[in-house]
Amino acid sequence: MITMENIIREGHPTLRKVAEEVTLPASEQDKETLSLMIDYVKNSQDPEVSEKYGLRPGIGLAAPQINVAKRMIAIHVVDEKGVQHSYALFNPKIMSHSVEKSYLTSGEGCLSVDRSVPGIVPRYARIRVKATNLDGEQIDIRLRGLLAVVFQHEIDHLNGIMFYDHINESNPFQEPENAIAIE
Ligand SMILES: OCN(O)CCCc1ccccc1
Ligand code: NI
Repeated sequence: MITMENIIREGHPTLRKVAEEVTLPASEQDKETLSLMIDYVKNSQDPEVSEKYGLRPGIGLAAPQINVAKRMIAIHVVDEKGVQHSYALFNPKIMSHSVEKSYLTSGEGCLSVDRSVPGIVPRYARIRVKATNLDGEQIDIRLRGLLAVVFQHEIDHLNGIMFYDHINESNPFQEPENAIAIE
């Protein structure tokens, strides 16, 4: 299983690399890695398991964070209605996005960043994503709200981008114009 020991931290060069496309159909090894990634994300949100193994809770994980420079992401979010949204994806690609922006009022964090970096992280409010899931099926989804934010955070990792790269240095809490605040 993946634990915090497997998660590399800022300063490690892999976090600043552009990850390689996964050759499809995915190899057994790539499928095993992605399966372990979604397990981590789910385990990290389980109070008992996360406590037992010292897992820092995360709503997503990107392969570069476990030092695998491949385009794989895992996301598990329980929305405000209690609905679970789970994605284990190869080669996710943002096909289009809104002009309108959104941001989490609480800011963002990262399992690879062992410090708090306060500030507003502007994201596209709505995105359309194409990818291939763990079962080898192509998906084409439209996202908004927290899910859209998490997908952008994870896809950024595949391009060597950290959430704080988006924070306005001179005024970290400057609200982007024409943006939706997500509580
Ligand atoms: O890359 C995943 N990760 O570092 C865990 C935290 C993910 C995350 C946290 C806040 C807003 C969006 C995404
Ligand atoms: Ni992160």
